Amino acid sequence: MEQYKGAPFGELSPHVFAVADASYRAMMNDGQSQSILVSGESGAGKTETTKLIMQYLTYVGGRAAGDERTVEQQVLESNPLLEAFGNARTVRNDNSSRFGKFVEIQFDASGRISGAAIRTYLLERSRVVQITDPERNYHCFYQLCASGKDAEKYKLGHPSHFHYLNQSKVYELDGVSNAEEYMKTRTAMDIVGISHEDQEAIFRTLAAILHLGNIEFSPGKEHDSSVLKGQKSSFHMQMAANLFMCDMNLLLATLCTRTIQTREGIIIKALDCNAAVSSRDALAKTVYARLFDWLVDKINTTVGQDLNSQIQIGVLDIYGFECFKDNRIKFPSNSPMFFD
Ligand SMILES: Nc1ncnc2c1ncn2[C@@H]1O[C@H](COP(=O)(O)OP(=O)(O)OP(=O)(O)O)[C@@H](O)[C@H]1O
Repeated sequence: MEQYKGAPFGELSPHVFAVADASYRAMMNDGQSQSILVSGESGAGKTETTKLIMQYLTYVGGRAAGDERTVEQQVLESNPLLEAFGNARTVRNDNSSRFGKFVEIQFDASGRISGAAIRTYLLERSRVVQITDPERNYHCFYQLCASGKDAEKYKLGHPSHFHYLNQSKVYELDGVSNAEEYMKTRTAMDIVGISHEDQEAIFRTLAAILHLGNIEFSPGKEHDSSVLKGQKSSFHMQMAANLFMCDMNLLLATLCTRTIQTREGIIIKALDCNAAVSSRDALAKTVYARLFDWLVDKINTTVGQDLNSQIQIGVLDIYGFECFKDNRIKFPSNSPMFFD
């Protein structure tokens, strides 16, 4: 970093520090905000590159040592948390980001970092309920299952017992301990300022999603209706309702019926088993996506923005489109298509 600081662009070997330095100099010399776009195929190294850019900007724009925990430290420290909830194993990358991230680093007139904001978008919601071998769901689920006492408290066990995780037989990552990663995620939450009460609520919600995924339906007495399938489903339904802290019958009705508003009034229509499964999965995806957004908001509140900042550098890490021979999702010809 020392070498690249202030060196004319192109003089030293190509390096991401050279790009970050050129961007910082341009911002200081012209007084204009800059953007750095990091793009590439999945696994190309975008996320790692983004972290290096942030490290460099911290190096040139960081505050003097001795300050309390700085904005830049907090932004860097939020990475493990975002990765636990937004990254997953894919065919290409054991730690693939399944969301786009725009980090805005704000500077004061003297070129010191004064605030930051993280914006995320396009989280891959479908992964919460559907995965293919040898991919994995989001890391946080496996971490929670390996958390010992906490997993017991929420009646979780090995990931192979949960439909949202056992669609792929890969539960472990090479050289990574799920239990240790769980502790790291907890520490990252402490650093970001998430209270222990909120941490409990976050993991309770994850456990509820896993139990929700194990609820199965069988045809009810009425035409095109559905009921819980057996005792196992009743148990998971009860667990999901307890963990979501809602009424079990209300949750069941939400999954097995649809309310339609007509001119004559409200009609409650029963759903068949397939439609009930779709409702279940839609609920799981929505809850997870909102939890993720809540986490990002929390990180932003802790880091703090500088609303008076006139200049900033934006770093965009936009996820790569996987280039497969066949990159389409196939749906049975009689099913509606969902894009999410
Ligand atoms: N500069 C680097 N030095 C060493 N290893 C690297 C570097 N950049 C990336 N890697 C390796 O490549 C892997 C994939 O990198 P990264 O997660 O940054 O890719 P990505 O482009 O963000 O992928 P995705 O779009 O799937 O999120 C990393 O886990 C790491 O092992």
